Amino acid sequence: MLQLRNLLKKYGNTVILDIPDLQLNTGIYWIKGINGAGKTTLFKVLAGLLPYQGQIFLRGETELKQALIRHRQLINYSEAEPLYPTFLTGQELVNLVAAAKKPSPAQVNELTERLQVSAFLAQPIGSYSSGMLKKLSILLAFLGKPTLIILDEPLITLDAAAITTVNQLIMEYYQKQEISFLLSSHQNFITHDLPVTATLLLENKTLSFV
Ligand SMILES: Nc1ncnc2c1ncn2[C@@H]1O[C@H](COP(=O)(O)OP(=O)(O)OP(=O)(O)O)[C@@H](O)[C@H]1O
Repeated sequence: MLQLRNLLKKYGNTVILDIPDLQLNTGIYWIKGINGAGKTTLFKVLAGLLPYQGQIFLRGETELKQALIRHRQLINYSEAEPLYPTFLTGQELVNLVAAAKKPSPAQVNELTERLQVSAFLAQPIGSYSSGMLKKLSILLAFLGKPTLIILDEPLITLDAAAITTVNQLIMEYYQKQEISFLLSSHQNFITHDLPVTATLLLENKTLSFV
């Protein structure tokens, strides 16, 4: 599903990621790492948001740098603490992302209903609580038919019902559509609710199976 070869990411002269070779089959992966280990940097690189050296292949297809637009359709990413334009309504943002990710109207309706966001989609995002913002960000990450969904700290600020819904959505999308997930969480309980395929540790700039 995903292959990294000689992946090198630096900020200035400081090396943050140095991953010689890593291959992930379809699955749900929990990425662990202490604060500052480089998880966000890795996710942004994979999502096509940061430049890097080396090669990233998705489904054995063209390398990410050679097909940025296609890869952005195949990798969806929800940031740990998303920042969106405050003047847009949630609905306007959903429409904007939907134009790129091309979900069916039925998928948008189902996600809206299950994540219980319809009550506030008409409000400007600047008025959202952190939990409302998180739900919107998770909804956007499920839109379309990606190969890989990256959810950075998907459970923070969510209430118990929303956590259950997110866990169910992850399992359904994986089991029914074979969509893979990279999840980052400092919370241990995720392993009790989700059949995590494997855990990877980001440490000393590299990513290894635990
Ligand atoms: N734009 C940037 N410029 C320079 N250094 C950066 C930049 N962004 C992150 N870093 C550095 O890169 C390293 C990895 O940061 P990153 O945010 O990827 O870690 P993380 O694993 O996501 O941490 P956390 O668990 O705290 O969210 C840190 O040392 C950080 O200071």
